[in-house]
Amino acid sequence: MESVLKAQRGGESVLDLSPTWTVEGGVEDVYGEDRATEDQLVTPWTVSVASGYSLLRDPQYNKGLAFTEKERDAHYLRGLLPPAIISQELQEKKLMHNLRQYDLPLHKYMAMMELEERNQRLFYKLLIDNVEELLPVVYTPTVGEACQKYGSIFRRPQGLYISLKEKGKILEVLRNWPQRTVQVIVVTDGERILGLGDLGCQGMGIPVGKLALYTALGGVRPSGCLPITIDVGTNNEKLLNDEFYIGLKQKRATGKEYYDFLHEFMTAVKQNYGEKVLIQFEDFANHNAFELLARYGTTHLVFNDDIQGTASVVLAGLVASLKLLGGTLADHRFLFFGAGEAGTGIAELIAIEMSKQSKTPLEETRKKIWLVDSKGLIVNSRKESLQHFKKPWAHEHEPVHNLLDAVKAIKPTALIGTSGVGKTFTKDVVEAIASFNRKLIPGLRAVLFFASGSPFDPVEFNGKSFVPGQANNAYIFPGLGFGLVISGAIRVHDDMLLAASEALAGQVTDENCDKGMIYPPLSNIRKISAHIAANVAAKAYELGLATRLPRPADLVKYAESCMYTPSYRSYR
Ligand SMILES: O=C([O-])CC(=O)C(=O)O
Ligand SMILES: [Mg+2]
Repeated sequence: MESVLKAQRGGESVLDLSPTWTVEGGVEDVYGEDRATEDQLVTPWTVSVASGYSLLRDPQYNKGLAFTEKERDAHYLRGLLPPAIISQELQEKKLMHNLRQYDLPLHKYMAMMELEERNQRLFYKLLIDNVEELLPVVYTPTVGEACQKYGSIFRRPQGLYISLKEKGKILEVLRNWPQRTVQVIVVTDGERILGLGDLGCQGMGIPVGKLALYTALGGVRPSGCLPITIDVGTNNEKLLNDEFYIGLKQKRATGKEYYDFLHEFMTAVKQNYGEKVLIQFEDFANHNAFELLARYGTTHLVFNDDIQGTASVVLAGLVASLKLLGGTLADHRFLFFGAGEAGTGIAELIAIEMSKQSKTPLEETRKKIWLVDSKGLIVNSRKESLQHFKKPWAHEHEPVHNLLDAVKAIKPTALIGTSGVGKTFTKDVVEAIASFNRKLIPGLRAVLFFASGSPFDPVEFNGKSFVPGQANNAYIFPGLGFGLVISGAIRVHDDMLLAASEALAGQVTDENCDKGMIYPPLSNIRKISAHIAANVAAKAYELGLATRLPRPADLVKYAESCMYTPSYRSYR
């Protein structure tokens, strides 16, 4: 049995089944085979050894030309491969060379997805070793274009599609997924994909991309990752009229129908995978994103990347910039352009951190933070008509209708853009900020920190090159999620988001700061993620929310030792 499992699951499973192995929770009877009752359905799983042609077609175990002579004999591969044997390093070199031949990012994306479907370890090897080059390909911004064209480029399903057709049967659908021990689910309903709006079922590219990062950047094993798209319809007319659209051709379900369906999903996930599976909500529309987080935050291990992940990464950038500027968060006044998930999420986390640091009530620290939405500055006189997540940010001020006037009125020391609307940080806006910041803080060094959500090309100024940081939640969610997984956390607490920010800011060196960088280079992301994971896990233990006991003494070392590595395993 042992050898069968080892052969079948790439050499990792013997450990998976050992009660002393802690990352996956040991010998849990996840599928209820041993405690089945009449109302507990079971799935008749079988275990078999992949060999020969089927081994080459199995992305989890295929190594292509890297199979050794011995493996070719033992696994019936003779003749199915040309005679050359090449190393994984050489395969990587060849593929990177091929990839660089494509001019269009979308073609690179497609080539990478094909690789993932052909040879998963090689895919992750490429991604990990070339993270700065390939992140914009498999993730922001190219993944957005891929979602828009998902109907045309769709080859093989890469995650679970749960549509209204599956209503009443979601638990059974979950059991169709081939992996039994899932640790992280990223789920979207496709209503607000990046800044691209409602892409319906084609939003699947996002959970797939985010989970690829969970593995490459955070170290969660691919088999522990489950991308899910909930299809409740789409209001995107273009997609509804597109013959290649892959989703339900109907308008979005809303209200009770929507929330009942999501409740069935959330219940089924907990029933099937237990309390320790992390559910990351991704790219839901504002109204549902806040509501789902509020509904399930106390009963499930849930995290909203767009609200909380973005908040944590931006706070880390601010904390890092204070290293160079000196002073504390409370010395600053913040102005946001955009008051959606990112804007209000970041604002709240800053207010929480300020409140902790200065021992001031949250209601007071919120007053240092102002938000502008499409109707202008959020002020008290607008309170009645504001969506509830904006209400805490309505402060006493006369109405102000645009960003430039808001900048002049509020005189912020930090300006944070969290809106999909482009070209808003105009010369006038920047000059206004620069002028009064010089006046307000005498002796302030002429420092401007700038970071953008998507990759931004270096800027030449006075003969010096400035490299904008990427304030993207990709810095945070893989490490944060990994920390939750390795500690067996059962809830996400705001303090864990702060712990993640603190760890990320802690990875910014003086040398980075001197170059105007408020985020560490992405090339170090696995080390960064290990530190984030360790800090988050430490907080989980401290709060009594961790279930993997006893607590490992050195959490950074522990996190590093648990990380997935993509090098090939030897097959017996
Ligand atoms: O995916 C990204 O780059 C950031 C993100 O979560 C979003 O924009 O929704
Ligand atoms: Mg998102």
